[in-house]
Amino acid sequence: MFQVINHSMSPEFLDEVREITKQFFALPVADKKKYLRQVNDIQGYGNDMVFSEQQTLDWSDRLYLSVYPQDNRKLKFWPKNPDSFSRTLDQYAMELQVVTKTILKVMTRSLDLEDNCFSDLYGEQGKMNIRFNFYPPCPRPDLVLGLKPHSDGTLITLVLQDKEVEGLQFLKGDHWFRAPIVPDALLINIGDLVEILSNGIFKSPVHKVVINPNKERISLAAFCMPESHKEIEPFERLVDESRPRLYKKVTNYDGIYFEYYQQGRRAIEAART
Ligand SMILES: O=C(O)CCC(=O)C(=O)O
Ligand SMILES: [Fe+2]
Repeated sequence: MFQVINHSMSPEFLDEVREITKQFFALPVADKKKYLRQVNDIQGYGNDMVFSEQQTLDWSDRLYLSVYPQDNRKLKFWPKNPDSFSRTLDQYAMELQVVTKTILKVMTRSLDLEDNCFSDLYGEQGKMNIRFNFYPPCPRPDLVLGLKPHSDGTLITLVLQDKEVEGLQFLKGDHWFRAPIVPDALLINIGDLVEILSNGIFKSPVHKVVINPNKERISLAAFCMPESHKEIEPFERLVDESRPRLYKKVTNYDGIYFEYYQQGRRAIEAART
């Protein structure tokens, strides 16, 4: 996990992105329900997906929208209110796409691989889905979690945090550490796919979101993934006798990811050799 500043987005623009998010979630329930997610879709407004009676539900509301490739956009789920929503989201997605490509390039370089190793995987048809998260306050924060512990099933995830209210925490060893708020930064989370590709050199951290007793919190998470059919496995150059291969080849990772997620398990365990 690291935070990126000096990206091309101004503080004012990031505030605008946070503002449309707050305005959407502040709408009356009946208005938000116009964008309700259908049972077999991931796009739309709603809560945690329910897979089983046993599952612990996350204390959050969310709006999940695909932004890339453009063909994946389902505009019927893009809020009409506030009226700047679509314009701002379109701009934000464009800016994030540039940041994503830069970060993937820098990461491959730091592994001494060819520049385009990760970016070829993400490529022109790479998927970016944005989840707008809204965490209402809860008088008994000890009893709930905004998001249960998980790692992301992505290459990387770009998170815009709330400017005032903390909540995101990362697990290192046995301890949870708070992610500090850096108002104008994007927080970059390494996902499971980069852990697999880098043969474990980059780690995909487990994180969760805790709830504030008095204040609501928002965040936006942009999940960057290759097309589902692409084969993901450790780069040959990162496998040798001193560093044995840790992961099998996976395809269609987002499919198995959600199944594991709902059971509170990590999908990456299924990919271990
Ligand atoms: O709310 C946050 O800060 C993090 C969100 C997150 O981890 C996710 O949506 O996967
Ligand atoms: Fe996450």
